[in-house]
Amino acid sequence: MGSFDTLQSLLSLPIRDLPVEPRAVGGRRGLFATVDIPPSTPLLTIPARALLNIRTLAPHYPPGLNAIQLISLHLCLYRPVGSTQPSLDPLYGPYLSTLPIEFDFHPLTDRVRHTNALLPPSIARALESLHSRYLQDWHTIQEYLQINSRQLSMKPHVRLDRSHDALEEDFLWGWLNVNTRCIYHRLKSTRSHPDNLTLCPILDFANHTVAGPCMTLRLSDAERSNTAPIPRLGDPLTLLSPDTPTKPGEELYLTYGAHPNRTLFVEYGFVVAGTSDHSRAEVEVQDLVEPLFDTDDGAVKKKMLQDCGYWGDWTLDGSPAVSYRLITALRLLHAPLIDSDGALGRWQDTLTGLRDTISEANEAAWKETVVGVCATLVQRANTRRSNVSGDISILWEEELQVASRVSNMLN
Ligand SMILES: C[S@@+](CC[C@H](N)C(=O)[O-])C[C@H]1O[C@@H](n2cnc3c(N)ncnc32)[C@H](O)[C@@H]1O
Repeated sequence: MGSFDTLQSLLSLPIRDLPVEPRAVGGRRGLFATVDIPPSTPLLTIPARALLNIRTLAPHYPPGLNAIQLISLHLCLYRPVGSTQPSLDPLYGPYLSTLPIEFDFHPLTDRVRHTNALLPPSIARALESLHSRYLQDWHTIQEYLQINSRQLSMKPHVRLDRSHDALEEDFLWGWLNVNTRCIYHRLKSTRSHPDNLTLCPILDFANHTVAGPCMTLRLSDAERSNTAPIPRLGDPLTLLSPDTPTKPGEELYLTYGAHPNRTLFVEYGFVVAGTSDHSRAEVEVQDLVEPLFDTDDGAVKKKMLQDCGYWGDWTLDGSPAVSYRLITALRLLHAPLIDSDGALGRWQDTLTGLRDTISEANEAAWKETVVGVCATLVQRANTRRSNVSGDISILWEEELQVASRVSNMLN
């Protein structure tokens, strides 16, 4: 880790007087309290100019990139060389020097080893989807570098005359930093704009907690007024302590969202071992449900589900529950297409909320199908998890738990 103290110049903050500091404990870095901290106390405010986002970086680059691409490119161009050299970035060098040296723990870097055969199928598919997103961004960046190479090579300390592989390695490093360390930050006029994200020094040392006390961000002016920020570089970010007291030496967490291990593993490169909060555990079952539509009328039903937006993204969760999307798809699977008894009309009524169900028989049929899917999940997880260890074993364990809980609920 680059020296924490060097962030002082970037942040204009009395770093040593802050109530929190990043520490490496047992090979893992996190944010820790240095003093007693009362509940919901402002811990620090990071000025807008010290954040890396579309507003702060765009003035330094030719146009044409979205936030993820632009921040990743900036990190790529100024990645510190080796583990001891500081970043030569004249804008954010002290911050870039604190970023992880490698992402060898992340499944996107490691995807050759994590072959599809080892991972639960839905997780392999989610990883492929992340890989496609990465490849699209890398493709855009290559075109952008070609068009803008003259202008970019005039930037201080930028060397574009490197091998294609070296450049891609650094871009992947930048992209994974963005994927694992960015937080939501209101920079655009609409809340859902994909460029509403930022890297934030110090705050990005905070690890994720599933439950328990966690820090929050104070609502920014832009977010409060639901507009784009008025200041040119956007609003500053203020970090608040948890709503319970914190003792010196305690770790301070954020929550990255109520994510299942599938998302934590694929996006962030870690998993959380068994917790008592089963509702977070989730299995996506497209690989087992899609083949059920390989019937005479399956193609028509698939098209109907696609047309109304219910094809895929079918989940079971450990609360236990079957997702409404999956119930909707299975209700249609078990409804006759030759519609003498009006089942199709009643299925459509369930979509609009006019009816709760198609019929008792249809309810029993979809539930039986889910129990069958659960049995397959349990059997598969029991076989596969004995061949793997660590995070991947925990992923299979989550499938096993969710399937058992859902099956018990329906039986
Ligand atoms: C925003 S960073 C947090 C700081 C990070 N630990 C570091 O060393 O810089 C997010 C990364 O931290 C790690 N991480 C966060 N929460 C974790 C947790 N609960 N257990 C294990 N690793 C975690 C993951 O590698 C994740 O990609």
